[in-house]
Amino acid sequence: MEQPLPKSWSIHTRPEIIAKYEILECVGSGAYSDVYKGRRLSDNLIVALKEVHDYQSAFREIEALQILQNSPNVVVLHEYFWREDEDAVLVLEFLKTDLATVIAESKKKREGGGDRGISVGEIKRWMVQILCGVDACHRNTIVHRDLKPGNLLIGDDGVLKLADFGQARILLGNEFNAPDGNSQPCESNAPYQDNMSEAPQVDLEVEDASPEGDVNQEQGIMSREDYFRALDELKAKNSIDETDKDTNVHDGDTSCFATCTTSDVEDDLFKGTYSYDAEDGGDGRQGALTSCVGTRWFRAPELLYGSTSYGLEVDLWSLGCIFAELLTLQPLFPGSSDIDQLARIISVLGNLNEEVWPGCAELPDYRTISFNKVENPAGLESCLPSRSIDEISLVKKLICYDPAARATAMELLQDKYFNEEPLPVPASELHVPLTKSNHDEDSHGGWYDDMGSDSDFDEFGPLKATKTNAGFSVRFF
Ligand SMILES: Nc1ncnc2c1ncn2[C@@H]1O[C@H](COP(=O)(O)OP(=O)(O)OP(=O)(O)O)[C@@H](O)[C@H]1O
Repeated sequence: MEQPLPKSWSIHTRPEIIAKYEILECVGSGAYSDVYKGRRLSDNLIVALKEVHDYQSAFREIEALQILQNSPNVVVLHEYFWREDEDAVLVLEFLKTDLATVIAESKKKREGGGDRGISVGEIKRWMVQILCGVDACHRNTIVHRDLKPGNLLIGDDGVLKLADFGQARILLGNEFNAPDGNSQPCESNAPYQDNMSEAPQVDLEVEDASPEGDVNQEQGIMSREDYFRALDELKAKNSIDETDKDTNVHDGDTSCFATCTTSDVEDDLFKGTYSYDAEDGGDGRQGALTSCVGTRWFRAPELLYGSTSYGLEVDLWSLGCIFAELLTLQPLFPGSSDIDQLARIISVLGNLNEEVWPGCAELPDYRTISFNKVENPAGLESCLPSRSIDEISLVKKLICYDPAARATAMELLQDKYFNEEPLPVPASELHVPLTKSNHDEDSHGGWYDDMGSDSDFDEFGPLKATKTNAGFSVRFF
């Protein structure tokens, strides 16, 4: 028997929502949102009601999901409510668990003396589904910017879906060239559809989306053109320009090395926790992006060095981190601060210089902090012990400094790894956890207990950080 629910949640004060949905329980909270499990009264469909407290985050999530509605590996947006001066509420398909839970449970089993972890056939099916979702985004020039296991939700049927598009951006004018536009590598369980040519037709309930704010738009089918018109009007009304305005960053998890001052860096080095205000691209260019996106462990080096003109490739780096974690059940680069994050990457890949990435010296923060020469970088092989050459090579195609050298999602889908024995298992045969674990990657003592260290550089032995004219110099001994 279910407990009576507190009626104090703000979602209960929304008559238009409780007229259509029964709120069952609160299933999670993110930096910008509260998510509830609900039941649609008309047909008992179980849904997730995501109340988004940040205007820009809501805007981005709706905008991206509208475009991606025909993608089998992207969460379904049933409808949304957005009334003037109120938080947006997105009605999403309910997905009971996520990839972070799959990894955490497999790790627990392995540590308990059970099996070796996730079988290769299962790993391949999870990877194929993630790649199909990312490929759908990138074909539509949508960069997700916060790919991580906790944002890859999974249904009872083993189908994995990309979620949490609150940081997504549509990169206008970005040419995307699929190597083979006709190929459909996502067979059986994750049928691939190229939705580039289709104007998505979706059910919407836009309330007071017009600038006048007093006429309810009728619920019904809205064309893509109408949708963008409504969004443009909303945009104009709220004076959102094309430059990122991610100014309300709360914690180290989404912290931003790119915008910190030298004193912030000092704090960062020695305390390991801090709070920065992120700022715009700062160079006055229209369309400049903020480097302060994503969750640190999955953040590409160009973002850590403050790039404001990055592309879809930041997602590909995150993918590499996720794949490595699926293979080892350990986070690849669990940095405790942004500098620690860079230090971990450098200790594995070697120093970032013009040789490995021509043009890297132009990165805004490249000269702010210099790392001493790492004579013998550990190499990605050392992070993937007892994995096959093909698996290591797959991760290497994503975890490389030069963004242009990273393989696209479509290229990876065509990789021989996915067509060789053991083949990806059908999604229906995947081990799907019954619930979602409460993980918080950055909270030491939580999910990643054994990785948690309050010191930035424990993993690297003694270090010496000195202040230089340009910023900081970090030396490992
Ligand atoms: N469709 C869904 N079905 C079930 N649970 C969901 C769904 N969408 C989100 N959740 C859960 O709600 C919580 C917050 O969701 P989400 O990560 O999307 O919010 P956010 O504010 O954007 O978070 P973040 O801080 O990671 O950016 C997470 O635990 C997530 O698993």
